[in-house]
Amino acid sequence: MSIRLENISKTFGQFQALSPMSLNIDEGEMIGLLGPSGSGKTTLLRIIAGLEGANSGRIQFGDRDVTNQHVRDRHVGFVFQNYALFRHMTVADNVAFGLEVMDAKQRPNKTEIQHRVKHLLEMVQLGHLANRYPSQLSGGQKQRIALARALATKPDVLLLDEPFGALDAKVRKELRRWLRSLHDEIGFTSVFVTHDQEEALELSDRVVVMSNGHIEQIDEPAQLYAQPNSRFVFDFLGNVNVFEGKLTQSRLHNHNAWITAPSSDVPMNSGQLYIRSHELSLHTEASKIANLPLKVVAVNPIGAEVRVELAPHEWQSEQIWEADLTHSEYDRNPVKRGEIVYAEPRNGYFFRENSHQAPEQVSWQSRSLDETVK
Ligand SMILES: Nc1ncnc2c1ncn2[C@@H]1O[C@H](COP(=O)(O)OP(=O)(O)OP(=O)(O)O)[C@@H](O)[C@H]1O
Repeated sequence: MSIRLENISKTFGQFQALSPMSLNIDEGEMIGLLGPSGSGKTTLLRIIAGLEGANSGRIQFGDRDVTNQHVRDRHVGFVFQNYALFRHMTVADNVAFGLEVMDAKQRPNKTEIQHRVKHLLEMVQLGHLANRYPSQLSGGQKQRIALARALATKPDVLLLDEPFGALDAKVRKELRRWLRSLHDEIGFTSVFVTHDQEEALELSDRVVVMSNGHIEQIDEPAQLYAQPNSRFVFDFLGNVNVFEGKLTQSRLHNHNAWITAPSSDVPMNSGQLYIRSHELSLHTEASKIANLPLKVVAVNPIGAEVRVELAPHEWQSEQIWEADLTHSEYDRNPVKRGEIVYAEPRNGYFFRENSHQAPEQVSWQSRSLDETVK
């Protein structure tokens, strides 16, 4: 079932929780609502569900206008972070609950309910736990049961509010892989809320990045990562180093540090260069591309890479820099805590000063000092 939101807005008293926003979700799509706390993700999800009324706008499920429809009539399944299972009911009864309370005209008969519950429990791979009570289940198992229960009534749309938020990292990873394959197998349309960028990028067909009650960007994960259209999205999606520079003579200067500046058709300007932590290499001296002295603060060999934390040396940056090196890069030049090293960027994104436009992508590969960069 496709979902179409048109000019949806929401205020709580004087507070504008959602500015007017529109969003089209295709049938069978899995959409992640990603944003910091308070950005309006849950409010938007609750409006789609019908648990909250919007102040303006229209909501359509397929051809059906559901704007004024009660939650009960929208055919949505809902999964919350805190499982919300009935403690006094067995697993099987929890899953059957939504079917048992249907009005008589729609309610399947007893045998059909039993059959459907059995099938759902097999689908979430917990058939052997049908007679247990929620207190006898692990967090991951409870959340699978919550999902089976949400799917029991064959909803048109499945809405999930931080479904894995209460689980530890390993179970979380397992469950999200499992949810994605279940989604692909059954083909329901789902919208989930998360503030975990890794979760959003891994699970979603498209990610909706939200901040302060509005949509910053909607894109497929790879596109979002490759072309973040604002500083906010950039900052929110992983480790980034920021070089704030004043432009003089084709170099961006920050005290004694400099990076050769990107060029473009637009007149040059001062601004900020955003460089991801895996787009830096470390050297024993400055190069033609950059003079970026940094003091090594920490070296963490974490799994596939070595993360080096770096403090700007005789120039200014609001945050500590980070370089993610491959183990072989690190082995060639094993930097030590306390050493001064020189960073060289490979690729970056340039935000012009006083501009709200999307950044320009820049690259320094195989270039000399006076070359400009595309
Ligand atoms: N019932 C309410 N009454 C007043 N303000 C509310 C209400 N519900 C939400 N808000 C406010 O609206 C804003 C958006 O809240 P919402 O729960 O949608 O954010 P969120 O992005 O889901 O955050 P989190 O990740 O912390 O759950 C917040 O500032 C919140 O305080």
